[in-house]
Amino acid sequence: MAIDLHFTKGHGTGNDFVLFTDPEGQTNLTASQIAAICDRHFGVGADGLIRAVRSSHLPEGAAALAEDDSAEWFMDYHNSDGTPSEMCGNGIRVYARYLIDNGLAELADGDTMAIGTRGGVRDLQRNLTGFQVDLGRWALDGGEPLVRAKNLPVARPGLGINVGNPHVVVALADEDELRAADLSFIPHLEPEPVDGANVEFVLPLEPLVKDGVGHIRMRVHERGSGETLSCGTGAVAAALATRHWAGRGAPNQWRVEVPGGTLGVRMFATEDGEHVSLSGPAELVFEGELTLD
Ligand SMILES: N[C@@H](CCC[C@H](N)C(=O)O)C(=O)O
Repeated sequence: MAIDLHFTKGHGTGNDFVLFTDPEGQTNLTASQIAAICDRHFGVGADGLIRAVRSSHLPEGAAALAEDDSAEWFMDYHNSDGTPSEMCGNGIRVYARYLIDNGLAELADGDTMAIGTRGGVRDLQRNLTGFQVDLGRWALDGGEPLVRAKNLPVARPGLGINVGNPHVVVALADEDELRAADLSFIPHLEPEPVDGANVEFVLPLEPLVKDGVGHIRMRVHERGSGETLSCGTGAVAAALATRHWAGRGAPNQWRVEVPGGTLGVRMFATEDGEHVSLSGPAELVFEGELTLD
């Protein structure tokens, strides 16, 4: 049976998404249908797809993954190849904008909106750049796999970091290397993480810290989507890794340049350990209709 979808296209620093509303969770797309929608030549084209579904209408397993039912809306996120991911840092801001602009949620300045994800419930607030999301506790997780990428002269040890989804961050020597890396090929990790990983190639900028804010530039190869213009959770992982490498006295606030713009990252203490937040813009670009056969 054909499926008709009214969709919206949005992006956060060039990381783009197709969004649609399915409040009662009746439109469960297959991986190949998601890949067809995200295809840049034969579909709408996007790095990922976000289905807006009420948490109360999630299948039992997914509802348990959302930890609790405090979030009215769940972000059902899939990469462009149709694989699900636990979290998407740019996607969740764009999702908040989508819910608000479509009258599905309200968020006044200073208030907090809870959104369910496979990685847990996450809190968002408006800020000057767009939205800020608390990504919760992070973990040094995934070891230090050796990273090889096409056109990079040597293999380098990366640092595994989990911010809800898995990342491996590797520092490069200079701007030439950052430009030269050919990320149309999947970077090779040794050992290969069981669940795969998003891989960030990071260049600490000069000066690394100015007015108490750390400054880095990065490119990313996303698990399930390939090279993208930005990855919010990747920017967070890159800032955490750079702070780790910089050692004592490194700042808790970072500006991360990605090919699609700039993101902000902040680490802060809470009662249940250190949390990390991401801030940046969220834009809706156009709406349309599509039919899946
Ligand atoms: N672009 C996202 C991350 C999307 C998920 C990722 N590809 C994965 O599989 O974990 C972001 O902005 O965080």
